[in-house]
Amino acid sequence: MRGLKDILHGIPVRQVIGNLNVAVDSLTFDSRKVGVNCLFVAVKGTQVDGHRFIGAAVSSGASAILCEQLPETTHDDVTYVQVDDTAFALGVSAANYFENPSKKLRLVGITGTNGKTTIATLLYKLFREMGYEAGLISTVKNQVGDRTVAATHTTPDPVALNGLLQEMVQTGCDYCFMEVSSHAIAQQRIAGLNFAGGIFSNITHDHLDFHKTFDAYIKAKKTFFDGLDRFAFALSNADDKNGLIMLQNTFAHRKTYGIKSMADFKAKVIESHFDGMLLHLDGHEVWVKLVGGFNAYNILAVYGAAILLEQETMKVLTALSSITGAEGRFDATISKHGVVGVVDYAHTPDAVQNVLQTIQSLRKNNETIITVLGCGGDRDKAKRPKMAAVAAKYSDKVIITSDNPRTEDPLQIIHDMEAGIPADRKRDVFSIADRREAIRAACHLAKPGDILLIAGKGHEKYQEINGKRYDFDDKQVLINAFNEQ
Ligand SMILES: CC(=O)N[C@H]1[C@@H](OP(=O)(O)OP(=O)(O)OC[C@H]2O[C@@H](n3ccc(=O)[nH]c3=O)[C@H](O)[C@@H]2O)O[C@H](CO)[C@@H](O)[C@@H]1O[C@H](C)C(=O)N[C@@H](C)C(=O)N[C@H](CCC(=O)O)C(=O)O
Ligand SMILES: Nc1ncnc2c1ncn2[C@@H]1O[C@H](COP(=O)(O)OP(=O)(O)OP(=O)(O)O)[C@@H](O)[C@H]1O
Ligand SMILES: N[C@H](CCC[C@H](N)C(=O)O)C(=O)O
Ligand SMILES: [Mg+2]
Repeated sequence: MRGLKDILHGIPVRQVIGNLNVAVDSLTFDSRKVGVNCLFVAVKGTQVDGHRFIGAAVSSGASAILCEQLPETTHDDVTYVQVDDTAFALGVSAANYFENPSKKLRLVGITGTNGKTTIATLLYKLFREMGYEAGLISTVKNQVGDRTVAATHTTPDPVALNGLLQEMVQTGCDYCFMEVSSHAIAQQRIAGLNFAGGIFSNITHDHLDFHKTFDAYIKAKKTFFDGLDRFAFALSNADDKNGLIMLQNTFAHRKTYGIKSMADFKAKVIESHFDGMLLHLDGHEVWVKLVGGFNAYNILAVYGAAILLEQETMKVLTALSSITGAEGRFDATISKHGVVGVVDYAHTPDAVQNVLQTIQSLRKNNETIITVLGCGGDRDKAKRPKMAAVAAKYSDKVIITSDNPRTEDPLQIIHDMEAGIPADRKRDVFSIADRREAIRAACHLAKPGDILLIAGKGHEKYQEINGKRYDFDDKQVLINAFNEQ
C-alpha cells in the first residue's frame, strides 16, 4: 500500500479533484486488471484511448485515476489527477510505486536496431561470470539472478518493468542490463528510470510502420541518450552513420567504440571460425565464442561498458572469452552428412546481410549457401522486398517462407518479399509457405559442406497465426530434418 501523493512525486500535475491522501494498493493502465484501491492510468494507445475505460475502472474499485482529460462525470470517493502526459506519468508513478528500484542497482540500457539482445545477454553473463549478481531484461527472456521470467516484450511496460527491477533489488542484484526498444522510448516505458549507462548498437531499416520516417526512428533512439544524467555513460558505435548523433545532446560521459573509426574502444577481427573468433581488443588478443564482424561490435560494446562500469581489464577479458551469446543468434548445427545449419534471428535487411556475409567469409571451398526466410505480419512492410533482395544477393539459393503472419495472409507477405528478387535470380528462388516444409526442402537440397541459414525466428518457440501461437522451433525442426536425411 502506498499514498497517492508519494506515487505522484516528480509528475507535473494540472488539476486534482478529490483527496490526495488516498491509499493505493495497486497500479495499472489496463481497466481489465483494476481491483479495489487501484490507481488506473488512462493512456492513449495505438488501438484505443484508455480514457474510454475510466468508468469501467471506477466500477471495478479504482480509488484514483490519472488522466489527460477529466471524465464528464466524477465520483466523490475517487481522486482524479489530471496531467499533460499520462504515458510519462505512468512511467514515473510505476517507478515511485516500486520505490525507485533503478536507483538501487546499476541499470544499463541498450538501444539500436540490431544487437540489443546480444549485448544485454553478454553483459548479464559477463557480470555473473565475474562474480556479481545481475538481472536481464531482453526479448528472449528476463532474468532475476538465476530465476527466469518469460518475456512478453523486448522492453516490458513500466509496471512490469519496475516490478522486475524491484525483485532484482530484493534478491541482491548489483546490475541490470536491459534492452530499450524504440517502441519503449516512444511510448515512455522507460520514464522515471535511473540509468547508470546507455549503449547504442546501430540503426538501420526497421519499424517504419510505427515511427513513419527514418528520422523519427533516429530521434526516438536519441531521446534515450538525451535523458541520461551526468553521472551516466553514453557509449556509442562510432562506425555507425548516426552513432555520434546519439551523443549530441546527452549530459552523460560520451564514449565511443569502433573498428574502422577513431574511438575510445577499438577492436579488429584476426581469425574467424564457425565456433568463435580471435579478436585484437583494446590492445589485447582474446578468443571469443561468437562469430561475425557484427559480433565484434557487440563484444566491443560489452567490453567498453564493463570498463566504464569500473571493471578490471584482465578480469573482463578472461570472463569474456568464456561466455556464449544469446539463444537463437548464429546457432550452428552440423548434420551427420556435414551440412551446416545456422539458426539466426536476423529479421531486418541489415541483419540478413551481416549474417550472410559472415557465412560467406567462413566457407572454405565455395560451398552452396541456401537461405530460408520469411517476414513477420503486422510489421513494417517496406522491409519485405529488401530482406528478400539481400538474401538473394548473398545466397546461392533462397526459399521464401512464412514467419509469424499474425493477422496477415502469409501468401501476401511472401508475394511482397518476391517483389524484391531481381529477374535474373528468380530461378534460384522459390517459395514454400509451410515453414517446416521449407526447412525440410532446404535440407534436401543441401550437399555435404553446404551451409543453410534459417533466418528470422531465432529463439522463438512458436509461430503466431491469427492471434494463436502454435509450437514451432526452427532449431528443432532443422535437427529433425537433418535426422530424416
Ligand atoms: C504497438 C505497441 O507497441 N503497442 C503496445 C501498446 O499497446 P497499444 O498502444 O496498442 O494499446 P491499446 O490497445 O491501443 O490500448 C490503449 C490503452 O487502453 C487500455 N485498455 C484497453 C482495453 C481495455 O479494455 N481497457 C484498457 O484499459 C490499454 O491497457 C492501454 O493502456 O501498449 C501495450 C501496453 O504496454 C503493449 O502491450 C503493446 O504492445 C504490443 C502487444 C506489441 O506488439 N508491441 C510491439 C510492437 C513492441 O512493443 N515491440 C517492441 C520491440 C520492437 C523491436 O525493437 O524489435 C518491444 O519493446 O517489445
Ligand atoms: N551489432 C549488430 N549489427 C548488425 N546485426 C546484428 C548485430 N548483432 C546482431 N545482429 C543480427 O541481428 C539479429 C538480432 O540480434 P539481436 O537479437 O541481438 O538484436 P535485437 O536488437 O535485440 O533485436 P530485437 O529488436 O528484435 O529485439 C541477430 O540474429 C543477427 O543476425
Ligand atoms: N521484435 C521484433 C521481432 C521480429 C521477429 C520476427 N520473427 C517477426 O515476427 O516479425 C518485432 O516484434 O518486430
Ligand atoms: Mg532484442
